[in-house]
Amino acid sequence: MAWKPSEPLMKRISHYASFPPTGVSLRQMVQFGEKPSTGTLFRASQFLSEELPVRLAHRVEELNKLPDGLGDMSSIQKVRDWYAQSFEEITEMAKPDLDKGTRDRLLNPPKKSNQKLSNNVRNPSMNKNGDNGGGVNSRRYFAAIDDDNWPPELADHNKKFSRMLENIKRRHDPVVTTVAQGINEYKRKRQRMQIDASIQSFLDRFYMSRIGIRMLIGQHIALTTQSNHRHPNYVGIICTKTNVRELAEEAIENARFVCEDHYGLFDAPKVQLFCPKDLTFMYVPGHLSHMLFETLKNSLRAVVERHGAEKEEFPITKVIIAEGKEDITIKISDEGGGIARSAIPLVWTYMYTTVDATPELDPGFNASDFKAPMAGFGYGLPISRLYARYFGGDLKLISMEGYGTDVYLHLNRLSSSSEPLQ
Ligand SMILES: Nc1ncnc2c1ncn2[C@@H]1O[C@H](COP(=O)(O)OP(=O)(O)OP(=O)(O)O)[C@@H](O)[C@H]1O
Repeated sequence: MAWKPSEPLMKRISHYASFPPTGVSLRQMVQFGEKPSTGTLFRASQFLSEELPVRLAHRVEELNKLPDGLGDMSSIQKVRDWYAQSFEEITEMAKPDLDKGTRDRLLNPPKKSNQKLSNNVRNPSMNKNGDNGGGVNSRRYFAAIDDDNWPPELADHNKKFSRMLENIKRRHDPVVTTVAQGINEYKRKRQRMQIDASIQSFLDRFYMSRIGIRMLIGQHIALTTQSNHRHPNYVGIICTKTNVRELAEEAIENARFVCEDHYGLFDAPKVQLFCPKDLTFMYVPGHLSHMLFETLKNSLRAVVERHGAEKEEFPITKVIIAEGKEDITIKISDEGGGIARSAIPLVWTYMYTTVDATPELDPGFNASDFKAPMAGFGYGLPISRLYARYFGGDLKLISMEGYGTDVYLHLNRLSSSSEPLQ
C-alpha cells in the first residue's frame, strides 16, 4: 500500500506553509560551508530541519490547489504524497539530548568564530512584488562555528540527518518525470494540445523550488560526507573555481556524441569554442554542464535537420564566452534554420517539442531526470532557464528564421542574489 498523509499531518503542513521560505545565496552557502566543524554541520541541520519543511509544505499546498482538475491526476497525487512524507520524516526526526554547555555554545558561539554572512540582493528573475526571502529572515542561516571538541551525540545526529536527506533526495529523483506524466494524463483527459498559462507558471514555480530544495539537500550531504577529505576548490557541490572552458569542452563532446549516435553520423556538426584563458568563477558545475549540454544538443539537432543527415559537412556552431564585471555570458550560435517568431513563446513551455514521437513515459519509468538521448520532452529549454535564473542569471533566445538561432546564457558572477522563491 502506498503511503498516504493523515489528517493531522495535513494540518501541520498547512501551518508550515504559512511561513515564507528563506532564500540563500550562492555566496552564503560557500561562507557557511568553508570549514564545516561538527558544530557548524549541526547548526546547518537545524536550519534545514525548519527550512526544508517550510518549502515542502508550500509545494504540498500548491499541489492540492491546482486548477482544472490537474491535481486529480494519479501521478500528481503520488508526487504530493512524496512531499508530505518527506515533510513528516524531517519534522519528526528526534533531536539529540544535549547538555547545557553544548546548547549554550551552539546558541552563542564565540564572536570571532561566528562571522556574519554577507547580505543577499534580490534575484533579478523575481518580479517586483515577489518576496525573495533574502531580507531579515536570512539571518537564520548562520555562519560557521570554527571550534571543535563537540560531544559525540552531535556527530551521530549529523550522520543520521544526512542519511535521512539522502533517502529523501532519492525518493524525489523521479519527480520531474512523474509530474510530466501527470501533465500528459491531464492533456489526454482534457484533450488539450498545450498547457495554459496558469499551469505553465505552476510548473515554473514547482521546478524552481525543486532546484532550490535539491541544492540545499545536495549541499548538506556533500558537506557532511566531505568533511574529512575536502577537494581544495569545492565547498559541497559548489566549485569556487569552476572552469568554464573545461565544462564547455566536455558539453560539446557529449552533445556531439549523442548527436552522432542518434542520427548515425560518422562525424557530428563541428562546434568552435572561443573562451578567455583560465576563466573561472564560483558556480555549481553540475548546473552549468546541464544548461550547456541541453542548448548544444538543440543546436546540433537543428543543424542536422536543416541540412540533412546525409551531408558530409555542416555549418559550424560557435560557442563564444565573454567575461564581464557582472555576468559571464555564453552565446551559442547555430545555423540550424532558426525558429518562427510565432513559435518562440512556445519553446519556453513545458512539453513543447517539434520531435514527432515523444518518447513514451510508461508508469514504471523511473529515471532520475530527463536524460533524454537527443530530444523529445520539451523540457530542455524551460528547465535550463530555471537553472540560470536560480543563481541570478538568465537564458535568452534570439532567432533568425531561415538562418539560425543565438542562445544567450547569462551567468551572474557576483553570486550574492538570493534564491528566487515564491
Ligand atoms: N537552436 C535551435 N534551433 C531551432 N530550434 C530550436 C533550437 N532550440 C530549440 N528549438 C526548438 O524548441 C523546441 C523545444 O526545445 P527544448 O530543448 O525545450 O525541448 P526538446 O529539445 O524538444 O526536448 P528535450 O526535453 O529533450 O530537450 C525544440 O523541439 C525545437 O523545435
